[in-house]
Amino acid sequence: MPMLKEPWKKYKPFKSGEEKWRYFKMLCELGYKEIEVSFPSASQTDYDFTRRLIETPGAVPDDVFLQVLSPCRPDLIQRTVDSVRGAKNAIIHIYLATSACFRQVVFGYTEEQTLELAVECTKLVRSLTKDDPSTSGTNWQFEFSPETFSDTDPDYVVRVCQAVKAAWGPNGEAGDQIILNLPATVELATPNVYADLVESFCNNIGDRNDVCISLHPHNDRGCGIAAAELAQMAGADRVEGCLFGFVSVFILKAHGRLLTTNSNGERTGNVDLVTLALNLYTQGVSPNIDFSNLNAVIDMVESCTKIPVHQRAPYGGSLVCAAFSGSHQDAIKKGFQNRKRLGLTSQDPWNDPWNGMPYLPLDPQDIGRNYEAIIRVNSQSGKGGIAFILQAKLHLDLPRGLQVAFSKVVQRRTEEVGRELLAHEITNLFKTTYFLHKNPYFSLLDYNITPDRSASPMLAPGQTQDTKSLIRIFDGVILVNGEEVKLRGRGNGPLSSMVAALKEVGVDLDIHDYKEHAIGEGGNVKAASYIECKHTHSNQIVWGVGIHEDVVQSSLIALLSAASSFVTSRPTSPILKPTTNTIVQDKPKFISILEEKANGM
Ligand SMILES: CC(=O)SCCNC(=O)CCNC(=O)[C@H](O)C(C)(C)COP(=O)(O)OP(=O)(O)OC[C@H]1O[C@@H](n2cnc3c(N)ncnc32)[C@H](O)[C@@H]1OP(=O)(O)O
Ligand SMILES: CC(C)C(=O)C(=O)O
Repeated sequence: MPMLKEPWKKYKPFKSGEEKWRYFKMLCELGYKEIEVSFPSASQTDYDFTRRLIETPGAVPDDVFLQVLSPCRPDLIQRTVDSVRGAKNAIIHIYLATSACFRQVVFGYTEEQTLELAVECTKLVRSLTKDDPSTSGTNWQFEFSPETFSDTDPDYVVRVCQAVKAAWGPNGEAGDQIILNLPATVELATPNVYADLVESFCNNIGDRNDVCISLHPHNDRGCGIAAAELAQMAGADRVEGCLFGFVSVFILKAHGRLLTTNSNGERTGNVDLVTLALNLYTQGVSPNIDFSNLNAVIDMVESCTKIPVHQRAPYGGSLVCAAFSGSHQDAIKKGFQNRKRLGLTSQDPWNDPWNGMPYLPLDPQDIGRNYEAIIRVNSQSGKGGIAFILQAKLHLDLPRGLQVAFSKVVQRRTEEVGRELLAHEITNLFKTTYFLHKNPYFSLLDYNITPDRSASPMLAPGQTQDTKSLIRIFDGVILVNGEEVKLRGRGNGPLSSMVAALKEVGVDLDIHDYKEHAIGEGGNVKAASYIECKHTHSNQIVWGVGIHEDVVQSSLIALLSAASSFVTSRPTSPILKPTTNTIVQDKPKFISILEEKANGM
């Protein structure tokens, strides 16, 4: 992506209520239960959006809380509460900075003045909500944020929150604890320091069961996730954050309660809820949030914010499920092959979510990613990754020697083109290299394999009637460089008789290795054959590949593919001189052409 000259010009809040509407719906579908939808006192648009949610039947699921945010200013609190009148579930969230810096620099308040303002505003919220019988149809919750918590004297912040808690009064029905939200408004220190402050707060706030302790980490030092995770271990119950750290503020409670604001632009953003949730997932803990189609979430986030999710963003980045380096690809390929065999897989994903898979922290399919995208091939790649692609795309299980040989072909091509080769380019290169599309040198037109009855088969020492070698005759018509040529050879099987026939046109190969396997099953099954040959005189090794419904034909095609590989690897060698006992009557044109080539004409 080209660097933007003035990137901030691209970064916009939600363009329209429609985008925010769609976004809200997506959050509900993902499973978030507390969604901070607006700062209603800031603009008519935010206010109207909140009203629309409440007034549209069915827009807000019954178990979702709409959270709205306000500073500790009575006029703004009044408007904020008005915006959620009639909601089934609502959280009024007010905030006030408590640090010495903010008290002195921004507000000019003493410690006591700040505490009194927080208490006064809490009482105002209470009088407008749970103490007002006309609003009894709403299930009210209250949240207070001592903004700049992590820069505030720990004893003082506990004192403010205890006073706020007392002002809010006793909890109502079970579960409606007061939410005390502890923002690292700016991330100022290492994450363990934030976690220590949270732990100390949990230990000192009192009546711990009546309080929901919430985290609100930012990411100024790049430690938002670590801060959130350590602080949860230190005792917190709930986390506020955003998808990919930007867009909106969401709140994730331990059992999947969440929330969002419309804010799009706090420096490095809030803690990333995608990473947080999927970090839990990879530990075998369900976050109760459904990221099984993460790409759709990314599309929505990017289209609403115009901020691209970075290619290396944890879990969501486009390169995260991709491996370019050879040793990684090899290990991943072996993981796919061996996990099952070694009994490392489990029917119960929560017992054993993704055991025995090197390098991949989770199954890419769990977040809607494709296995085929995992292995990407450039000049850093080795045989394992290439074999993985051929297996995935063409269902070919290449023998190790062929993997090595073909990886050299791919390596040369990646260096020539100076970039990654895409999967379809690799499969095409394979088909061209081994003449699977078309074989211009040797192509089998017709053949017959018959037993040689000219003499009784002799039993060699150690052979039985069952294991004795029967002599076979290959009679075939092969299109050689465009010319039809009749060839005949004798051997103890179809392949060796064709090897003998090829000698008649100067192709002098010995079969070194042979492997075949089925592709597919049922009526559509095909045979894939792989042949490694050694040239009798030069000792050069070549590979051939054949695919055909008929297993014998597949092996013969593989042999012709190997013969052709030999021709293309040594185009100037006079390899195709007919011998005296050839069955071919006329010297075919292809021989003349190759001879001319060999003679440098
Ligand atoms: C911590 C966070 O990031 S929360 C998200 C913050 N988001 C936003 O601020 C976006 C929405 N905000 C707005 O639209 C506006 O700032 C409004 C509507 C809240 C206020 O607008 P204005 O009245 O014009 O005030 P303005 O924005 O210029 O300045 C903020 C004022 O609120 C005061 N203030 C700031 N935070 C708080 C707070 N938590 N509680 C009480 N007063 C506060 C400031 O001291 C300042 O007061 P002053 O006018 O007496 O100097
Ligand atoms: C309002 C509070 C929670 C906030 O956004 C912050 O401190 O970052």
